[in-house]
Amino acid sequence: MEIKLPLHAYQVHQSRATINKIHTLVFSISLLSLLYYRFSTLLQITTGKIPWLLITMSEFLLSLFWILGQAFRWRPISRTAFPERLPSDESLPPIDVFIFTCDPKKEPTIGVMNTLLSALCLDYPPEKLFVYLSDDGGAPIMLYAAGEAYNFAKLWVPFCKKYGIKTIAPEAFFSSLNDEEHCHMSSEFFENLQDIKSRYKVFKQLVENAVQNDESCLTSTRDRPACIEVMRGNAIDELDKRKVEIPNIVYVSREKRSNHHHNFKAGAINALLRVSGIISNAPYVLFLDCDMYCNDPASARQAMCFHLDPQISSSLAFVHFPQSFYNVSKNDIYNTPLRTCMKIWWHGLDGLMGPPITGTCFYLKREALYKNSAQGDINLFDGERRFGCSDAFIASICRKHVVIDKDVASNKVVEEARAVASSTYEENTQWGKQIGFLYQSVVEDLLTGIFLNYKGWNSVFYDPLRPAFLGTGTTNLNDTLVQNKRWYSGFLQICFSQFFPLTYRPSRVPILQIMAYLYILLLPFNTFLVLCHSTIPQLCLFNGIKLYPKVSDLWFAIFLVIYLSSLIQTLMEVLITGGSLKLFWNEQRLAFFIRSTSNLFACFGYLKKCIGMKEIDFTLTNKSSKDGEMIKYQMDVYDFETDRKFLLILTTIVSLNITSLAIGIRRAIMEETYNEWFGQIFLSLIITVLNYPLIEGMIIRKDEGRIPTSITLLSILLVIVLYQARVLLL
Ligand SMILES: O=c1ccn([C@@H]2O[C@H](COP(=O)(O)OP(=O)(O)O[C@H]3O[C@H](CO)[C@@H](O)[C@H](O)[C@H]3O)[C@@H](O)[C@H]2O)c(=O)[nH]1
Ligand SMILES: [Mn+2]
Repeated sequence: MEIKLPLHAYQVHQSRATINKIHTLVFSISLLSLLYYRFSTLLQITTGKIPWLLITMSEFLLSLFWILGQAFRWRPISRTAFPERLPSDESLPPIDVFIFTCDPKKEPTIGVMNTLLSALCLDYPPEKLFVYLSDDGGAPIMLYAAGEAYNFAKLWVPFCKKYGIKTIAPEAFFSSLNDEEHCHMSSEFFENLQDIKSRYKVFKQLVENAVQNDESCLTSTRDRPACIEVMRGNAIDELDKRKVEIPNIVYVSREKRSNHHHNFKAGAINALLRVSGIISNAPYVLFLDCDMYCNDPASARQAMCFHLDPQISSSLAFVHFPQSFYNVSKNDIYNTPLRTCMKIWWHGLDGLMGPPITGTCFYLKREALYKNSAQGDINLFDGERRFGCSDAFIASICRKHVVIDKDVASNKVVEEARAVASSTYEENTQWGKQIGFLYQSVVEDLLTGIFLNYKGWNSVFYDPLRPAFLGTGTTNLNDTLVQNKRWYSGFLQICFSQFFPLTYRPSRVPILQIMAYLYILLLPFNTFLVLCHSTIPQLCLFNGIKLYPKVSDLWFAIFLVIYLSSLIQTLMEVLITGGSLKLFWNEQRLAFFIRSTSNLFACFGYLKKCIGMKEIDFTLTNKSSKDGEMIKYQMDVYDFETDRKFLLILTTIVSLNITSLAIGIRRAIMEETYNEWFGQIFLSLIITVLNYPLIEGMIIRKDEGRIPTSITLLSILLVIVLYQARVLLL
């Protein structure tokens, strides 16, 4: 009897989980006693009730976050896949690849083409791959460049396949040529290399010239019809004169009308689901943002190891790979929140129901977006009201065996595809409400991921040694803060939607999974906590109100245990996932920046939306950097050319803490009361030290990335106002 070897395996990080559980126990007891101390003292004191109440609330919130966060630490796992055990190529299912782009100004065309070219090189039967480029900006240059990329692909794909190249995005490949990966190659390889290198240069030049000559077309008109172009054909391997098949490319730009809401990326995804449903209808879809190229051709087969395992496949919605970045520096000062998410949280959720979607780098089972996992066939009752009025599309969703139509480029197919990409197609349907990606939040990915869990779907997180995808991380402070602000606005939209996990069918999902979702979704409220801790104890130092127990007091030990042990836990997590002490410190600082600005303005933004002043927007992240930006970033120097409202908040906090530190020390010396003021002085000290780069930006730096003097002066003025207002806290 033939024994079938498993396609994948997993390992629970048992020792880490056990340590975490013991820690949780000790920590919870300390937290309870701290809260007891706070509440019992609050009832006794006569002066300073307001600051005591604020700080108690804030510590209560902190404890809540801490407890919710333990869900990520309960059962962390790691996985391995064995693609060599997959069945033969004939029995592999087709895959559609979706690449999203929407603005050639912020998303350099050549970068988008690199993502496209890398996807064409995936190690998968080429006739089973269809690569779709969704261009939400409808820029003519993008279509032109895709055509040129297709021509170049006819050389590039055979070259990569022949020599087993792993870095399949040309730009990254040519800039990593000295790496060990290629040192054992034959002399023939190096000859061909010269040729392909010059061909790439020509291709790049063509695209860049076109971009330059075409400035006016970069932003095309707001109103435009849908445009769909199928590019297909075979390549002749010029080296061996062999016929080589390469995957098809389909360029899609959906219809846009200024009187219609287009629902940002989620709208683009849903249009593409329908278009691809009509053209190729592969059962699995790889999602890629234009700034995330494939860095390992193996990912498609790796993902299939999970999707094709009969034991888990019936409820498996997607296999997620981490978002890693090729351009982040060792001590990364800007992207650490994603690091924590990919290295800690998602491994933790993988041990529960699986992580939610984080926008890009995942292989999704198409039908998960149309039905519950336990449901057999997709329910076609009332099909038109749910899926819209295209018969061809409705037929596609219940087609079991996908036969890719030989004539996909025929007028009839393209005509039908154009119809489902129209801006009115979704009117009076369930698209964006129950079907496809959901529209209620600008973080469509998280919302849809949570929704899939509620429909009984699981997911898998696979973090192979060689990053399967690499993207562009933010390299300046403004982009980071704006990007985070969008995410937090999106979280608030989910909190106040019908999908809030506590109230939306809570019985369908395990409690630990719900706790993890709550932790993420409530993150914007962190702003209260951070703003409270960085202003109230400081103002109380001016006032002479004591908020923490004496050092000699037993209660002080409780504070110390809580503070130190949570700090050590975070530090350990950074260290065991390959980070350094410096990275840990930078991470603390960035968290401070984000919580006091991005979170705060996300809350304001949401309030504005509620009173009807302004809708929440999908502000696109920049994928190109200014001159000198990279150098500064690599040297860990902050770029304070940042939105002034962000800067003002940060500088005011630092100025306040420096002042309270000075006044506190003076008070302690004069009154000989170190013992009593230690807590508050220490807090001011730690905030000042953590934010030292801000002080440097205000006082020492002279370059253009410094903090403008006007902001510094304004922040000092604000501190004076706060100082005068301190009596309000008495
Ligand atoms: O109206 C839009 C807006 C965006 N995009 C595309 O969506 C992708 C993500 O946009 P980006 O500005 O790069 O967002 P990030 O800040 O990197 O986004 C993260 O968070 C988003 C949710 O807020 C997810 O959609 C992303 O996949 C995830 O990487 C890009 O390819 C865009 O071209 C569109 O197609 N149409
Ligand atoms: Mn991005």
